[in-house]
Amino acid sequence: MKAVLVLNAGSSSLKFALYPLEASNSGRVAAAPAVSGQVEGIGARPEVSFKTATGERIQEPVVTGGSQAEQHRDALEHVFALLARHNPTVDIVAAGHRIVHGGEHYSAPTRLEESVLRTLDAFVPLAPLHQPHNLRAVRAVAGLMPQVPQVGCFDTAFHRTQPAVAQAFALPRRLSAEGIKRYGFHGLSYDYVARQLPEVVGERARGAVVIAHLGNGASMCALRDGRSVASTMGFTAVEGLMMGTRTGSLDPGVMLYLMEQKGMDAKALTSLLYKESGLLGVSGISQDMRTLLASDAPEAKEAVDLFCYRIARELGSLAAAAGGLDALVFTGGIGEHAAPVREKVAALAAWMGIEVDPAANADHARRIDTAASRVAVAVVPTNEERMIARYTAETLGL
Ligand SMILES: Nc1ncnc2c1ncn2[C@@H]1O[C@H](COP(=O)(O)OP(=O)(O)O)[C@@H](O)[C@H]1O
Ligand SMILES: CC(=O)OP(=O)(O)O
Ligand SMILES: [Mg+2]
Repeated sequence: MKAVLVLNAGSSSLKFALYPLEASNSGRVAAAPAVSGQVEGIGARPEVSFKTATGERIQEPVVTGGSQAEQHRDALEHVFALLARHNPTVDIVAAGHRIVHGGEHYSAPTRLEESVLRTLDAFVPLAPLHQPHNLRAVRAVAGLMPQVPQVGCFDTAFHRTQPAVAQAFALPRRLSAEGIKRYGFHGLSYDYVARQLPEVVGERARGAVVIAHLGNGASMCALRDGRSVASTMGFTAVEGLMMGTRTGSLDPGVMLYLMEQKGMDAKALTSLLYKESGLLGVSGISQDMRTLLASDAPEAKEAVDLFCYRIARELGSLAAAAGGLDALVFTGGIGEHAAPVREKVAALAAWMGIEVDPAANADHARRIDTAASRVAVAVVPTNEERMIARYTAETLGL
């Protein structure tokens, strides 16, 4: 069997899959992967879950060290070992990767040659939780299977359709001209969900839509006619919503204060903004939404409340950018599974004509709005891996 290997390194996860090529249909991959799995909990206690081609389920811890980088490296090696052990007959003919930052250079999936990788290395400081792990995976595959062509699929690409005004910071022109502007992320997820939407919300999919991708990283995107018109994430994946360990938008004056009054340097601020804040920092308990929802501690509730409040505020802002709101869509690990989060956001957004049906919400149904709701509310599981497989096959003409 010929297959495309897909690797999607997120901030707390490494998702992987083998998508068979459809022999009869050039440039197409099968709708479902032959095998798939993920390492979850990177940064805490990583565990791999894996579904083999025969349907066997494997769940085991990843033996690893302490730092996030070490954990990502060991997770990748563990995944390669599992794939080699369980799929010796699969012929990997291409590899597709999620690359979080493509900067101004890359607005479409691109074949990954060493020169391209060197350009992408320059974006590591703009996505410290992702880009190094994305690129490490590409180089690891190049080392293990040097003959296999690789394609990078960029989180930023989907947002390049945004109007200039949505991409601009109010900075002096010379800095904007250098590319210091808003890019937006989670584009593969938005791309996938937007393509599913007509089946879920009908004609409304072409109107004003807001998709909330709520995972360990979290962002929201406003769409019109299925295209991105605005997003909560900007130059880096730290802007916008509160996340697992990231602050989201923060008064820049706070950073100046911390530098001047507390002597914090770039390294200390990077750690604070990316790793010590968000759900983890506010709760003091965990970055994991499951743990917080199960906790009775008031700090856990405060963290969840702030998370939902920020989403509701951004929803108003994105509806303004989209010129209305026909549908609100939840996706990502939290968006797909955390009914209490969806319920809270819906309650805060009741003024917009949003009304969620409690039973449908508890069931994680595709449509969770009531008949009286002015806005369609949907839950659409994302599938970045499928998007990557498809783009990889298309780009290489397989
Ligand atoms: N059943 C669940 N209930 C609540 N939250 C969940 C559930 N399953 C996963 N999550 C949350 O989803 C988040 C991870 O989302 P995911 O999209 O997989 O992460 P990443 O951004 O690393 O790709 C974690 O905060 C996790 O707690
Ligand atoms: C861009 C980003 O934050 O990705 P993730 O949600 O996978 O961490
Ligand atoms: Mg993710």
